[in-house]
Amino acid sequence: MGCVHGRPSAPSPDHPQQPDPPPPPAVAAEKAAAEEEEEEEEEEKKPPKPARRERRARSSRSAAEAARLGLGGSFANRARGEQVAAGWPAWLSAVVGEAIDGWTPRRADSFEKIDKIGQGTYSNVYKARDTATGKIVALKKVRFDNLEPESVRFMAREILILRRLHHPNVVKLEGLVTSRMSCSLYLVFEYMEHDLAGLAASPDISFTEPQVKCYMHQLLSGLEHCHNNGVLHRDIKGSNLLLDNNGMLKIADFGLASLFDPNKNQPMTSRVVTLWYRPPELLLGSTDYGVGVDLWSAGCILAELLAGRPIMPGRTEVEQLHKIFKLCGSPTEEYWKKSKLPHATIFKPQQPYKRRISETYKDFPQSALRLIETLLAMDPADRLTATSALRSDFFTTEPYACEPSSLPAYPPSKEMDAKRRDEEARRLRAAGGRTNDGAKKTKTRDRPRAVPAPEANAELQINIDKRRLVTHANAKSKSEKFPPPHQDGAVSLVSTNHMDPLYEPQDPSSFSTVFTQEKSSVPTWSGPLADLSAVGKQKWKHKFGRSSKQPSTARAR
Ligand SMILES: Nc1ncnc2c1ncn2[C@@H]1O[C@H](COP(=O)(O)OP(=O)(O)OP(=O)(O)O)[C@@H](O)[C@H]1O
Repeated sequence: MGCVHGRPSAPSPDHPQQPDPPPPPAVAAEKAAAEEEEEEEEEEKKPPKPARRERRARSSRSAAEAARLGLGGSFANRARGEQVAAGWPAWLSAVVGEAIDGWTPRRADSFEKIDKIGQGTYSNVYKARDTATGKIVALKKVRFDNLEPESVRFMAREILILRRLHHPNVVKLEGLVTSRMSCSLYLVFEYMEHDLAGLAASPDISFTEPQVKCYMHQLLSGLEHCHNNGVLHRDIKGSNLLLDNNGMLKIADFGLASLFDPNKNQPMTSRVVTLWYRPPELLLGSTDYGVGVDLWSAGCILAELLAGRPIMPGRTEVEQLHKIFKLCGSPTEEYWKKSKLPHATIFKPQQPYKRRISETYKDFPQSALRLIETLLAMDPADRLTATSALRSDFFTTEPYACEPSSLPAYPPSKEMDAKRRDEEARRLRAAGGRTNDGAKKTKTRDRPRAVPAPEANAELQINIDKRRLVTHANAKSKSEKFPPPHQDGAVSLVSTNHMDPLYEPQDPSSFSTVFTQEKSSVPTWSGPLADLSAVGKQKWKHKFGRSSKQPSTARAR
């Protein structure tokens, strides 16, 4: 390994995906991450030792191998030499020269870290000050193994994709921080104060219809730009929709994004998109999909903003599909036949499910319901595109979307802030509900977290081999690691979706697969355990006039 340790791993073909192990206590995880971070920083400051020299030698061997394999693309040796002279590390230039073409690296000491503001599976994100300009930025330190060309290429895909996008509703990559001797890389972004998941989870915030329209218009405009530029985001969810204090929404985290060409049939992995926002075709194993996957997620977000809570919070892939069928109905016979989805025989219910969106959300504004109906179409061919969604009567009829600048300036509400609140609440409960000053705490709330996309680079033999060595204990269900663009689903694992024998859907008989009739506590969860119905009750606020009850999906366990 290079500079990075403890990469997330995935199920092996021998051991198809198991339920995620329960997470370690969040506080311990944070502490471990902080320690890891400190170690990494200390490591970066050290002069090269013999062991480090050996690692660098291996790095150049890797680079040579990468070049041999064509991973460096058409990037000429001379251009690489120039990049190294400009301060880029050789391992980066050798493998992904195109991603850094025309740029000069910024030095780490030209930024002053202020605070850690986010932690993803592949990154730690810091608020920092550019010491030259005083500007506040976000520094995303991406985790990858600089000795593995594949890993570098996977990381660089995010950079290449971000560099081709220029839109007010897509986060802007402002630069990269590294140095010739460094084995790490920071992405520099404009700083965004909030994310939509944090705001939506805040007990004190509920959105009006013009505000929901304003956020959705920005989300769909950003998506339209991505899709028109051949980019599928593949992880649209609230925590990846960043907001600044001027009400601007920007799509962020292109770590799972992929380039696509609608006119070419390029198989892609189905193991993308965070579970709650994952469309049925991916759960059914499709490798031939398109912009519809992002539009499904956008539909989930729209319904979530109006409902005040996630609409289909599944804990496993089986449960997710079951929730989808219960709300959106099961696919038509024609779709099952036409789509030839790999997992159709396993997941096809014996009895068709009726579509219940308009019944469940009868209190939503009619134009919103119509848009949700088309975004949550079971057949992706029936889903609206971002462009057509922007023309829907949701946006063209009153009340119109408000101006972003008229949105309230919210207090800090990052998903990370919400997590901290949850941890504090748990700590208080453990301490008998008393605050530090001994006062009784009156209002606390845990919120469930979406299960991120599963490990999805299963298709790469090198990773399959490696995974055989990984114990389940450190297996963390997370998105793909480093599939090559356009081929990321070329070879799929034997079982990408899995039947969770511990989970009993409400009406298991309706699935053609036999479920073990054994009740269990929550077997698969990426975040704190929470009583979803309790969360729903607290958050559920009636915002559109008539009285309402919780949507039935909240009760689906
Ligand atoms: N430009 C930014 N400004 C402010 N905060 C940011 C910015 N970019 C990212 N963050 C924060 O850091 C978090 C993690 O960032 P990001 O989602 O890009 O990383 P990741 O490792 O891909 O995460 P994940 O595991 O969720 O996919 C975000 O949810 C957000 O709260």
